[in-house]
Amino acid sequence: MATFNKILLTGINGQVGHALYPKLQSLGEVVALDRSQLDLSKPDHIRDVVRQTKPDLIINPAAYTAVDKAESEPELAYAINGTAPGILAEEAAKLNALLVHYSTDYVFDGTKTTPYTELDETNPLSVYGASKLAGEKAIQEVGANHLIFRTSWVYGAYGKNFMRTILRLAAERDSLNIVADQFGAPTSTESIADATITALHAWDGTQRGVYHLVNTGETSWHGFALEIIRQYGEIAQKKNLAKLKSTVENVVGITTAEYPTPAHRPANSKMSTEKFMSTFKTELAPWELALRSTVTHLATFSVENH
Ligand SMILES: NC(=O)C1=CN([C@@H]2O[C@H](COP(=O)(O)OP(=O)(O)OC[C@H]3O[C@@H](n4cnc5c(N)ncnc54)[C@H](OP(=O)(O)O)[C@@H]3O)[C@@H](O)[C@H]2O)C=CC1
Ligand SMILES: Cc1cn([C@H]2C[C@H](O)[C@@H](COP(=O)(O)OP(=O)(O)O[C@H]3O[C@@H](C)C(=O)[C@@H](O)[C@H]3O)O2)c(=O)[nH]c1=O
Ligand SMILES: [Mg+2]
Repeated sequence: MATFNKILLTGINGQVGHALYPKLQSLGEVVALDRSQLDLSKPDHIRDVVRQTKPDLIINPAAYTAVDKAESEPELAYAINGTAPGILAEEAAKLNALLVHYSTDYVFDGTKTTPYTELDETNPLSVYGASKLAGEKAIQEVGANHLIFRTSWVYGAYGKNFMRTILRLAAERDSLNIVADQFGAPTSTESIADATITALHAWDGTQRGVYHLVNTGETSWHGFALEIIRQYGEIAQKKNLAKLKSTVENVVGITTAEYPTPAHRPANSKMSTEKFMSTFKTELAPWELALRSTVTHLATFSVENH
């Protein structure tokens, strides 16, 4: 079982960073930094911070994640998602540290009909996807010890995400229109954080590489929205919480063409988790189950705070 002395965690205020922080305490001393303490758009600053901290494990969930905005801000997206991971890898190599990095289903073009494996060809459709792919390649070129976890459709009780957007919109509006022809796997921040900890416990220096780390099963964004509203409705009824204005009957499935956005998104971003599960001898939960525990947490939390 691997042990670590000092863990440098980036993006502490992001969804995944926030979920990782408490769970990492069991592995070693955690130095958790936000954007003001470690700005990934500044290469020299990254080098200084890593050299001062001297970690033997670097975990990098920080990223430029505004998919549509990236289309008009490609330089910044590439600096944070493409260049910074390579610099972290160079510094990790000098310290003989392990770098854990996160990437995305948007590295694929979505033309495959079955789940993508780690051996499938990438072909990003968006600046965000291309910048994340550049980050993967930069890390691989350096040759430091690394684990790159490609995940998808990330949501949690904390932060900015599709689940929270849907719950907000469903509380405000009588009906919602949601894209029903893009398929993938919603993945909870808790599942990502737990799976990361499991992989780190199992790390023995031989498992370097790219892994698909998502909750199992698949749905469309429309299917995801329906399940969010259905599950929240159930819990809200039990706990006497305010009802949503939009119920499952008035969540309408639409096509991608009917919801124009600056960035193109893959029609299929299902990813096979076989490599992750067999390498790290663990299971990943079905997405509906992971959603259930997140929605339950959210409902409990909102009861405690009102
Ligand atoms: N969200 C999703 O649906 C998916 C995410 N991923 C990947 O998973 C990882 C985690 O994503 P997630 O937690 O959702 O992302 P979030 O957008 O929730 O968090 C990203 C964090 O990165 C920080 N950040 C942005 N720019 C900089 C910078 N210049 N320097 C330092 N920090 C910066 C943000 O800081 P601040 O809080 O100050 O804005 C934020 O805290 C990322 O690599 C992402 O690409 C993969 C698939 C799906
Ligand atoms: C809010 C809303 C979204 N949509 C659609 C737009 C889009 O196709 C889909 C999801 O919307 P989002 O804005 O959450 O999508 P997006 O920001 O593209 O989500 C992506 O984020 C990056 C960081 C990733 O890495 C991906 O895995 C993925 O999670 O739902 C609707 O159809 N109706 C709506 O009311
Ligand atoms: Mg988004």
